[in-house]
Amino acid sequence: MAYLEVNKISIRFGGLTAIDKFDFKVEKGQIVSIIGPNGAGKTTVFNILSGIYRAAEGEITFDGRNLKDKSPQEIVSLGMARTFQNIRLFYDMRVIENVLIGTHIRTGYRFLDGLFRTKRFHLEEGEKIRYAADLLKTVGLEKRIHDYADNLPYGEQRKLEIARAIATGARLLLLDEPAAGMNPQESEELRQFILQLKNQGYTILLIEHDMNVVMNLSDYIYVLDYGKKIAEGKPQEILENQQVVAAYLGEGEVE
Ligand SMILES: Nc1ncnc2c1ncn2[C@@H]1O[C@H](COP(=O)(O)OP(=O)(O)OP(=O)(O)O)[C@@H](O)[C@H]1O
Repeated sequence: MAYLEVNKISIRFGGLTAIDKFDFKVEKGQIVSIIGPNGAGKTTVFNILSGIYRAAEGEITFDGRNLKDKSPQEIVSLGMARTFQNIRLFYDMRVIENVLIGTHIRTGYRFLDGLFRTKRFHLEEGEKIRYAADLLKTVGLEKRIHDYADNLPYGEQRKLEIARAIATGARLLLLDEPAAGMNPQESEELRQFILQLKNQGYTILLIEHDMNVVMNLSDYIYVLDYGKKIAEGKPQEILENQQVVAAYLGEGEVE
């Protein structure tokens, strides 16, 4: 069984079938992309995977567990975390505080430990601060640790959002259009960064419109159009697929 297996999921909003019997899988250590024109249903798939929406039909298995009826928080604690199309950070907090928020899902001390600031509380909080600082180093944000998130350039805010997802302990990262709004140099840096995450053992599910990022990064690609899967394959196969070219790739150039 694959690390993530999605079997014929569907969801409807009123009369609109936004996702129609979509199935796909992600093997451990892979970078898998979901592409498709605007409104194809990509973010809706992420919302279903992360427990924000419930699929009307179909099954999702992650790391051997069925995600049916799991809350967003339970799904994060099982090891799947996401970023958002529009970056969502705590802008009036410092970089390290944003990462610490990610670690809190793994809190082991109890409410009373926190209330009375027990030894256990201090030990665990100290460990988290060290962990967050190390994590910021591995994503190249060590110089920004005490800056306010609001003061970071766009590319670094994206990295910080990914670092916060990693801080939850997740091993599968769902990245929703991480290159959106980036110039070519920033998106190339992002591509390198995502590759580095893969080399560190993370599994990545990516939604992305930047075809240079998608084609040069993905092990496997699924193409959605009007909620239906119209193609799947390796980057070269997708580039040569006439249906995909007609539905989507004609919109932009691919190098
Ligand atoms: N909560 C909702 N209520 C009603 N319709 C919705 C809802 N969420 C998504 N939709 C509709 O479902 C369809 C798929 O939307 P979705 O945002 O998943 O597309 P997308 O592929 O991520 O698009 P984009 O590339 O523009 O981000 C759209 O027609 C959208 O309007």
